Amino acid sequence: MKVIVLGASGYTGAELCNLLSRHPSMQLACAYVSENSNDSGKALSQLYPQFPGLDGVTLQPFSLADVHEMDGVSLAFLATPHEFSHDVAPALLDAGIRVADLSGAFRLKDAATFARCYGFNHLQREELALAEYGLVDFYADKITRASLVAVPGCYPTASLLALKPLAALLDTAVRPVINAISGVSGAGRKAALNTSFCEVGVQAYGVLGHRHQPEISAWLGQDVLFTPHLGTFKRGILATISVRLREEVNIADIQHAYQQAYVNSPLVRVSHGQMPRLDDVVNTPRCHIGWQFDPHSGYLVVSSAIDNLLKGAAAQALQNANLMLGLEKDCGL
Ligand SMILES: NC(=O)C1=CN([C@@H]2O[C@H](COP(=O)(O)OP(=O)(O)OC[C@H]3O[C@@H](n4cnc5c(N)ncnc54)[C@H](OP(=O)(O)O)[C@@H]3O)[C@@H](O)[C@H]2O)C=CC1
Ligand SMILES: CC(=O)N[C@@H](CCC(=O)OP(=O)(O)O)C(=O)O
Repeated sequence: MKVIVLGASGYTGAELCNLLSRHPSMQLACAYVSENSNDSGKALSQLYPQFPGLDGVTLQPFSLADVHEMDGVSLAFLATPHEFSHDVAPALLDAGIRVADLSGAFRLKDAATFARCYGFNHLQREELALAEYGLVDFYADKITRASLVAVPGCYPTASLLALKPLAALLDTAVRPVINAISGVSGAGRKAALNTSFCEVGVQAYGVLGHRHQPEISAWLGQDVLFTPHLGTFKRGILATISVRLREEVNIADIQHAYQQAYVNSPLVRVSHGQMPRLDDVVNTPRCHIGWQFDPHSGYLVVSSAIDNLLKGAAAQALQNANLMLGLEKDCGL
């Protein structure tokens, strides 16, 4: 099956092209950058020599007119800025091409919250309404039938995988408190002062205002407090979360909830007691979760580790595409 990647020169786009280069049933038909990109015409392996599978992939400039000449393309991955995904998704859908969007353009159903978080008005209300949220370990059935999938953000992926199994056990009077740290690749490839080598220091940012707070709250069904931190490492996200559980909940209930949630998710590993380490998941599509519970106070601390560029972006996008194209969720991973 032929697929295309837009934003192929970026961190998540290149990871996707690398995964596609060894996928048994998908073929990368074209790797695009923006129309006036400095990288247009370059070999992708020149930008990412670490990926041997990218030899022979040349970056092409994308223009909207190309959409009507994409014969036989089944699906497009958008590893592009939010505003670009918002603008281009309808044209791809009109041409009969299914879309897995890695940006935040279609993740929030509430347009007012979207405008506040993303700084522009959502004009594609129809597509926003039909988009499915691509948290594959929870919404596989809906994703299988979807034409447009909003792949979750990296922090929401780590946080929701830890929290969603506990949703029915939470003491809803106490907001879950999420503290998470991310590698600098979370900010993308484009140079910026705050992510340059000499400027980066471990620090909280986006306090009480990060766009992932409403995303996590919406898809958990419970308001959360979310504080991201920038780390002095390249990739990986560790989210450590404190929650209070209802009075009657015991350890067996928690074990059962996690077992039930991930019975069909071999790439998600849950441990009672062993807290996850970033090093064990970086460069893998896996999520490692560890938790401990204090029955006297009712508080539970759960920690979740992923690679932000893989389970937090490219690998989860591929899992979505697998489901959309009728393949096994973890095919090619
Ligand atoms: N980095 C991460 O950990 C995660 C990122 N995401 C989301 O995935 C998307 C991609 O992120 P990431 O790979 O980090 O970003 P990068 O900045 O690394 O790459 C962005 C890509 O989009 C292209 N691009 C930029 N502007 C435009 C435009 N106007 N039109 C078309 N293409 C454009 C860039 O190439 P060029 O400018 O040369 O055209 C590049 O290929 C973003 O929406 C991001 O929010 C989601 C989860 C995790
Ligand atoms: C370290 C860093 O800057 N991380 C990014 C999150 C990356 C990501 O998943 O975000 P979206 O897909 O929602 O853009 C940030 O905080 O904006």
